[in-house]
Amino acid sequence: MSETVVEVSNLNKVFKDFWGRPKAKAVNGLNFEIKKGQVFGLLGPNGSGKSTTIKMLLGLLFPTVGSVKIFGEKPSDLEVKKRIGYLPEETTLYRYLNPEEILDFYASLFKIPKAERKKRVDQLIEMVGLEHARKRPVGEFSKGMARRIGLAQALINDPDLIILDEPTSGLDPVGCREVKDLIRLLAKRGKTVVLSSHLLADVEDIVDNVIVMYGGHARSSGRLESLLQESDKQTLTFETKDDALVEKIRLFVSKELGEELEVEHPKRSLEEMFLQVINEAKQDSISTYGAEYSGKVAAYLQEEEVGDVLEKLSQADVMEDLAPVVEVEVKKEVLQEVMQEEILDETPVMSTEEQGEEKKEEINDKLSNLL
Ligand SMILES: Nc1ncnc2c1ncn2[C@@H]1O[C@H](COP(=O)(O)OP(=O)(O)OP(=O)(O)O)[C@@H](O)[C@H]1O
Repeated sequence: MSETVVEVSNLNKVFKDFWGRPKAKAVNGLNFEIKKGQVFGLLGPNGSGKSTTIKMLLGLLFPTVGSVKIFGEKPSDLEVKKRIGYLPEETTLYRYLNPEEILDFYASLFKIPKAERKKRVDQLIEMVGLEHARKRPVGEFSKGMARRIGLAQALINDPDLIILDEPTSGLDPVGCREVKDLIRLLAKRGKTVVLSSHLLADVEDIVDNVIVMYGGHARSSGRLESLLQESDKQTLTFETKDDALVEKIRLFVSKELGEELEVEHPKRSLEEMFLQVINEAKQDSISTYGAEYSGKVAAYLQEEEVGDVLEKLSQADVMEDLAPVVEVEVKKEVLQEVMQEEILDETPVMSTEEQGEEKKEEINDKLSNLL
């Protein structure tokens, strides 16, 4: 049985106004457990309580009611804090420092010895694809470049629990893929990852378990695979170039089921197409002042022996007993449906906005913007 890393019981957070009157009930009766090696997703639209929950996991906010245990202790415990890495929603960095200086500063806060510090800083900079910008002040960085340094900062102490608030926001598809691969690798090495996101397509292929939040409530939770499975439907897929065979099957389906068979040519995903275009640009030696896709992150992730950085990481037992990476074919529409169904079942307790049809339309609009 895997170790429980995070245990949340009846978690509530009410923000109060100057007079102590409840202003917003941001989190309402959350209960969940996260086991070692899991990638856990806190999903939900804007204002659903994800960041507030994360801040309570980190001990930055105190619950109004309920409790949080991290490694069996309170999050305010110093020993617990040493084992956590955190990427905040907004990457706030000292704008006149360069990546080397920033990472060295954070490493010194964790009292990492100087020689070890240098090694980790170098390898993390390489890992996030910013080697060529290591001497540039981060005030000049693009949003995605700043996000990469934020991620390196979150890993500087080789944490056992990594909490990432919107980890893919601001990243382009290549960066997004790399961060997702890194998260899976970390989980495989026995690290536990909690991430929040409203960009569902960005996280659906990496999370094991999710909570879908709305109005501070957990509206749905469990293994992503089972939440997305439509057990009352089946899909048949096969590839053929034989038009006569397709015609035969079409007639059969029409006769037997009275339904029209849909025949399509397989499509590449937009992500695949994008990655190919970028690779071609690289091969043509087109330069960029942005993050460089040197392939080093990919190489780093593929290596059997991960380098000195996150040394313990490579030594940690690979969690063979954990369920494998979710490989189900997940449809974005299905996840959207799950969210819609759960959200529309109940209006939020503290909502002062108009309810009914108008509210439904607003939520639908938001969701389609998000997806
Ligand atoms: N310090 C605060 N004071 C008062 N209300 C707050 C405070 N922080 C958050 N809230 C309220 O709590 C609710 C949940 O906010 P939270 O930031 O946790 O949502 P979120 O799901 O992270 O949203 P987003 O995806 O936009 O980051 C919102 O209604 C927000 O206005």
